[in-house]
Parts: sequence; C-alpha cells; structure tokens
Amino acid sequence: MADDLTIQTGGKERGIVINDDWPGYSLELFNYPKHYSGDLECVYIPHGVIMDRTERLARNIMGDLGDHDIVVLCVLKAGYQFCADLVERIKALSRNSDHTLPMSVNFIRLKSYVNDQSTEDLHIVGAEDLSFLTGKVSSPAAIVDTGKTMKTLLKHVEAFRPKMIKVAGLLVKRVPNSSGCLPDYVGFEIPNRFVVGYALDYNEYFRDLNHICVISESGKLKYKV
Ligand SMILES: O=P(O)(O)OC[C@H]1O[C@H](OP(=O)(O)OP(=O)(O)O)[C@H](O)[C@@H]1O
Repeated sequence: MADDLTIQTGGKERGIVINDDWPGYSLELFNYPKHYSGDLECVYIPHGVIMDRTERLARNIMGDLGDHDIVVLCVLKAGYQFCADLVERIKALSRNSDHTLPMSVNFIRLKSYVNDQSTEDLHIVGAEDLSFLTGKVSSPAAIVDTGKTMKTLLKHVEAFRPKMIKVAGLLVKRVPNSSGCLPDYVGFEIPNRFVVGYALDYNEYFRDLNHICVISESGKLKYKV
C-alpha cells in the first residue's frame, strides 16, 4: 500500500503515503452496499485502516493540545464522519489517561465541487459568526485537494483571532495545482484520483459507503449532473 510510513516534510507530517501505482483492493474482498455495484473501481483505503490511523491522529492531537480547552470546528459535509470518529477517539483517550482534552464541537460548511471538478465558486454556507472561537481550534476536514477550501477556511477563522488553529485532514491529495496549504495532522497522502466514501461524495452520492474507494467511469456517468 505504501512504501514509507510517516515522513516529515517542512516540519509537517505527510501521514501514510500511498504511491501512484497503488491499485487498491479488489471489491470482491470487502462488503459494500449493493446499490453501488458497478459504480466503483476498487477499495482504496479500507474502513478499518481509516479507523486505526484516526486513533493515532487522536493521540498526536492529545499530545500536542492535551489539558487545554479546544473548539472542534467540523468542516461539512465531507468532514462529518472523520470529525465524529476523531472526537470519539480523543474522548476515549481522555477517559483512559491522566491527560484530558475538554472539547466543544461546532460546524462550518464550505462547498466548491461539481462532478469531479473543484470550482472557483467556493462559498461558506450557514452560520458565519465564529466569535466563539477565542481559544484553541482544531478543525477536522475530510480531504485537502487543491487546498482552496482550507485556505478560505483559515482566512475566515483567523479573522476571529483564536489563540491557535490546528487543521486535521484525513486525506491530502498530490495535485499539480496545490495551493501549498497543508494540514497540521494528515491521515493519508494520496495520488490524484477521485475517491469517494467515508462521507466523501460525488454529487452527494457515496457518503453512505464505509471504505474510501475509487469511483469507476460508469459511476461518474451515472451520477453526473
Ligand atoms: O482542497 P479543495 O480543492 O478546496 O477541495 C477539498 C474540499 O472539497 C470537498 O468539498 P465539497 O465542495 O465537495 O463539499 P462537501 O464537503 O459538502 O462534499 C471536500 O469536502 C473538501 O472540503
């Protein structure tokens, strides 16, 4: 799956690096909803691996931010599953160690994708008043692709002058048009392939899939708008 595990670049960890030639696992090896048969090419990152990596990210966050109050700002929609699982694991660590991390959870929605393309039309949907962000903020997002969403998010959040902002991204994609904006905590660095599942969508489909999978060409055609 990956040749080298955690690697440091410019002080930031790249997470589990998945190489360009990673073919994924055959769909036959896993369970997935029948309504998506024919729509997927392979299982790219199985759900269990996502869970194990998230557990480690929770430990890293706890180590860096433990014993301080934090506001978790979940980036919707795709970030909801990662945020929920990350918070769950931080809660478990808080229960089982001498260190603790009191958290409150809030939500923000940013939208830019249509079909498999990131559009220029990036907007924040819903509550924009983040005046409650005075302390330390940890923001879990599902995927950083070009980084435009993360850049916009950081600009918006910084305007409310929080003491510290840390971004956790489950996936970072290797794309040629990257803004260079990288999360502080990264689950996986992946090739430039359009992945769905674990709340990542293609025109709102596939959020109800546990594994992260590569969508097939026929899947793209079927759900195109
Ligand atoms: O790095 P970028 O190129 O900006 O892309 C990453 C963003 O794109 C997706 O959001 P999308 O607009 O599809 O909305 P969603 O989260 O509601 O699915 C994803 O959830 C990230 O937030």
